[in-house]
Amino acid sequence: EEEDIRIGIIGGGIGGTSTAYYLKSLFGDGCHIDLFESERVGGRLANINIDGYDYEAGGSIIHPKNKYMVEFAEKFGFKQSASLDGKMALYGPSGIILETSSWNFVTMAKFFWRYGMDIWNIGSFLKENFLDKFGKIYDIQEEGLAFTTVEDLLKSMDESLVNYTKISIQDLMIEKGFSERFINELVMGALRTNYGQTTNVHAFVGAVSLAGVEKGLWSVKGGNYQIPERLLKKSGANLIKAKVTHVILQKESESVSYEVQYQNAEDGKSNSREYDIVIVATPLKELEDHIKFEDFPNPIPSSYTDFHRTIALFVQGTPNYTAYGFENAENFPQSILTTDENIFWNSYGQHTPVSQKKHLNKNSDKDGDQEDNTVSKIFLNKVPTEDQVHYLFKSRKDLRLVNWLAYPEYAPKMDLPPFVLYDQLYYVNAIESAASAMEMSVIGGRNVANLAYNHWNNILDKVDEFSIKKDSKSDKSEL
Ligand SMILES: CC(C)=CCC/C(C)=C/CC/C(C)=C/CSC[C@H](N)C(=O)O
Repeated sequence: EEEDIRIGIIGGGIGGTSTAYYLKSLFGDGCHIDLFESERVGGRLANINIDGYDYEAGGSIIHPKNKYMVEFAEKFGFKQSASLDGKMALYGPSGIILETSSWNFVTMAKFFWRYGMDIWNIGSFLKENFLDKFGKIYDIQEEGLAFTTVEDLLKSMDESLVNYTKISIQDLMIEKGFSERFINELVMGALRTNYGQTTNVHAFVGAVSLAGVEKGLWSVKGGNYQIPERLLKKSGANLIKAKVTHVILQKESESVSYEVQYQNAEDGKSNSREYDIVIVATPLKELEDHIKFEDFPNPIPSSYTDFHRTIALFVQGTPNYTAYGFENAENFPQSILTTDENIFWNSYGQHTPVSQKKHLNKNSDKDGDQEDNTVSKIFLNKVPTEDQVHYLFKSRKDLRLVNWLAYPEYAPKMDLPPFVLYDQLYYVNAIESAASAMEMSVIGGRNVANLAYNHWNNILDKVDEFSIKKDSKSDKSEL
């Protein structure tokens, strides 16, 4: 009888759990998967509880055309909670640049007055140059094709998308005829909110960031973390609550396997297991302090790119409206995007609990102040000082900081890490160098699952090939 293929996955986020899910659908019952996660599964997508209500802690949102996330939500019976299409304002060094109105035609007129035809052209620019090309990845992955590098994965969608990683979004948009004002204000505002960075990022992530301010964005009602939880369950993988400390290469003549040593999260005891395939599904940067790759002929880099630190500051209390360019609560918008690097906060958002559609508090007192129960989320690049918090909020009942190395520091021509670190050792988070978003993690996860399956079964005409060959053997089974 054939023995099960043993697979170890390091990381229980959306990347790791979706890899487990796709591996199970490819290998079927012939594989045993262990998934190592010392914290909660879907950790980065976890909620934060303030005053008895859960709020989304990260900035993760889903685009209506993100096929995988939409399908998962449908399959698992989750409802979508639409992001509030409330009022939005742009804030620059001299104060408010523009505010939207509750009348759509007034908003459009204001945008048109300030940005001219750019405001119409941005939709078709995104669709024709990016989204339509990007959408090809879904058929490619369905056919079982897989790529060893991020460059080739992007090239499979369209050659131009590889070039987008080599030019800044600013330069690409100037080339396409957009005005500096539009780029410096709207494109910059979106980037500071979504990635805490500027229009000097490469154009691929710049385009994803623009898609991240389109209409119709949503998140999972009750919290996005539920998707990784369900993916893990559906995959049948065994969850090991532990921190991996060593991945040791064991090479015997032609065959490769790995010893994974780990420390249990609960009792601190050390243990080890053997695997045929190991998949790293956490940024290497995050593992660098506690994981060692041993006995490899060449060292495995501790990271390929620098990571950007983002701070989400949650405050339950009354915003200091004047700090954001408003006199009082009246007309105060639900979201404010900033357009300048010298502004110490990146964006402001008024938040609703993950299970509720409406704002908890829209009541104003006699001075026009909103009640203290309002929960606001401010994104910053640095932990704010007490003075800065006082400047942003008149009063507060609660304050929380979520501080994490959120995504790579993006730049044109940055290193794009490989999906293959060594034989049978894969790296899902390589995809983040193109862009970090939940849908991107699933694409990275499915690529690595296809890659591991094709390598294991010697289906090499489905690796780094750009066209689909009809007679390739494939024996996938849907979960
Ligand atoms: C619409 C298609 C087929 C592809 C677009 C590419 C893509 C991955 C869009 C996602 C847009 C989005 C929701 C971006 C959010 S920005 C990242 C955010 N900070 C996060 O962590 O999710």
